[in-house]
Amino acid sequence: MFSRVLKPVASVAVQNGAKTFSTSGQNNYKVVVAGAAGGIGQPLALLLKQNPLVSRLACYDIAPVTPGVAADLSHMDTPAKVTGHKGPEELGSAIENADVVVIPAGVPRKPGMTRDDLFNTNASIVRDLAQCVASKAPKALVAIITNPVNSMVPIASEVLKKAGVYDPKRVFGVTTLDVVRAAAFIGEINGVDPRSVTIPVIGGHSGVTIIPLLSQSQPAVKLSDQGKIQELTKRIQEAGTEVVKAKAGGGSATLSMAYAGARLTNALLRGLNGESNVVECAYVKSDLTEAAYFANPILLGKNGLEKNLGYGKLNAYEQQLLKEAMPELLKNIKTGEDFAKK
Ligand SMILES: NC(=O)c1ccc[n+]([C@@H]2O[C@H](COP(=O)([O-])OP(=O)(O)OC[C@H]3O[C@@H](n4cnc5c(N)ncnc54)[C@H](O)[C@@H]3O)[C@@H](O)[C@H]2O)c1
Ligand SMILES: O=C(O)C[C@H](O)C(=O)O
Repeated sequence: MFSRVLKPVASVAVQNGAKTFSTSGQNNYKVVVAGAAGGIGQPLALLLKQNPLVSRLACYDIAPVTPGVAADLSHMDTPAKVTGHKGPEELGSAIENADVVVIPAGVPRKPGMTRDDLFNTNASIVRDLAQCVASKAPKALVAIITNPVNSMVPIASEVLKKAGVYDPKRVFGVTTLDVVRAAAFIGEINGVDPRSVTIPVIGGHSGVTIIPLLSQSQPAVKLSDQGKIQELTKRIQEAGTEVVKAKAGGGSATLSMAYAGARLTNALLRGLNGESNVVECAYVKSDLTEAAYFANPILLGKNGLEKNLGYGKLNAYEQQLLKEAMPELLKNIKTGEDFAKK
């Protein structure tokens, strides 16, 4: 059911030693990575440079190395044309005419911190980037990786609302890493290729708000007792912290996040390109629960979110997880909205 990164969308033919890409779809999208010089941004840009749907890749960051990152990527023999944009004065040219803006800009956690501890620094970064999207690419699909995702999506949404260009079908919080992790862990438990595992993860992207629906895993998770199911649930919820601890002050997940971010971006592009049945989990504007934003499987299309697919039937344990998540999710959303309304 879920789409996967770099699913072949255009055939590559070799003619006289030169690679040419078929033009069955539009294959001609501008993608911006805002935060492109960072731990996530660089490998994410590396993966996107290889995506045949991307014709222009704009790398934006405030770091001095940004033009160098773009120059480096531009030597890859894939068609996407790479541009580098450093600092706020070059933000407009990065964002202008974008089809998709992916945002991994902002600070990551260190051991002992929660994602909410990043709010004060990251809120204004996401607000400013969203303001630029509103003026330079109001129709772009915006995918927010920056933490805390649960609060950053409401901020960007409120900024776009204030500017009169908000379309709830075009703003996505990136929760793909939770899905990727759940599939990786289940693949290991079941002794199968993790790419054959389909598992929805719903709610939000922090601690108790991450709700893996293990009862809906395909194939079924090979765990005999409820204690083991609870252990696996906890591991998926705390997987980000597992990486933060292992990196011992050197940041949080970057490589698996770049993979997950490239997968979601590819799905957004495939939807824009008119492909049908493109489904991913993402944190979007929602009326499924009392939370104004909620993650679950969505169908993607030419205008972004085509259809919210809901989350199906929860078992008693998953219903309890949802109940526990709700106060935290509501608090995170309010924090974001209050900041943006100030
Ligand atoms: N959604 C998820 O699943 C997920 C997973 C991992 C990390 N994250 C989050 O992603 C964010 C980035 O993580 P990282 O490891 O890449 O951090 P990093 O510090 O390695 O990189 C962040 C980059 O953002 C840039 N930046 C800072 N302010 C900016 C601005 N105003 N405009 C443009 N760029 C700016 C920095 O210069 C840096 O290059 C963090 O908030 C982290 O918590 C989210
Ligand atoms: O854990 C973090 O702080 C980064 C990210 O949200 C993750 O889940 O890896």
